[in-house]
Amino acid sequence: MVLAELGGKLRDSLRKLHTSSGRVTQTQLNAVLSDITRALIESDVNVKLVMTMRDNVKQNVEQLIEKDDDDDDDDDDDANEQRRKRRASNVSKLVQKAVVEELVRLLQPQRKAYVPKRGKPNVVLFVGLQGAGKTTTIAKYANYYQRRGWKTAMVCADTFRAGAFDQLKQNATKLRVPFYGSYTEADPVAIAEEGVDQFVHEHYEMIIVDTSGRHRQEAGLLEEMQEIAAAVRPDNTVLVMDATQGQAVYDQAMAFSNAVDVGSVIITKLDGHAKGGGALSAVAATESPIIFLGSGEQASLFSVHELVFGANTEFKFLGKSLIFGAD
Ligand SMILES: Nc1nc2c(ncn2[C@@H]2O[C@H](COP(=O)(O)OP(=O)(O)OP(=O)(O)O)[C@@H](O)[C@H]2O)c(=O)[nH]1
Repeated sequence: MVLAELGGKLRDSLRKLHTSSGRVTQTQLNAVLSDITRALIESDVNVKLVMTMRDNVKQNVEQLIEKDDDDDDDDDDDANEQRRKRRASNVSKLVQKAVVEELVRLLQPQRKAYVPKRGKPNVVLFVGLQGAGKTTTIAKYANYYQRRGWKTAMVCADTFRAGAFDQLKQNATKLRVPFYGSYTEADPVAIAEEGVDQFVHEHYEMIIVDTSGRHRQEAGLLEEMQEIAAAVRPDNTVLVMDATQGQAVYDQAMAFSNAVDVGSVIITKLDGHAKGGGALSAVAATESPIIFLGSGEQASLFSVHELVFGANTEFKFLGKSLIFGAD
């Protein structure tokens, strides 16, 4: 699906390094790197990240290729033909490996996804821009845990958008999940703290806190997130990102990541025209794994692997270990 197209393009590019002679020249490498660069940028992977990747690959393999070229010049002797071919083909594999490794390095989350623990309160704070899909995703997330037998509750600390509490309340009622919020209290920090305290006291295991958004990553929003985080001390802070934001995702993710301790990412709206590269950029910016992908307005969530990598493609391997930090 979403990233499969990008995966296909990357595989096609890498295949060009399998030449009949087995040799990889500087020109071929440049052409392959151009292909990969274009494919990544067209898929909305952050331009700066892509350029870093390209420069690193170049630096890592140039020496390899130059060595191969030198050796080749020396090996005029026909008797060395087989040996030369073997070595050349080895170089082609090493170049491929370098490209893949650089992609992995760039996109691999530094931290493991938070694993909620049974029998204790797990406070999960959702943050993100206005309209990213926090409230919708919270319903899906609550549904996911509730169905698996977790004692789940929701807190609405979004006092910014009129109707946010009603939206959460409606979802919670539909899912039969207890909720906490207020029509009169204007301080989101107070609501978050009181709601979380109440559910902790009542031994809820999964306490999900919704927060407000703004159209942009404004200082006021980020300060509010910091204050809420300080008040509820979340076990996990989930950044919800709208995949249709394309190249803007990286800067948004970076701003949130610098303000609060983002531990995981959920990407929404992958059912639309999003090309998916923004998701990869969010991983790079936050150094955090994507734990779920949202694709639709229904209250059900799919795991990333089921959703993105239905087919058993090479990119599945790439994606699993490099993008989503799966074991
Ligand atoms: N197509 C699609 N729409 C989605 C998805 N997730 C959320 N939406 C829609 O996006 C819009 C905004 O979603 P909300 O959940 O209200 O967003 P929010 O982040 O809570 O917004 P604020 O409370 O204003 O910060 C709604 O119309 C949702 O139905 C998704 O995965 N796919």
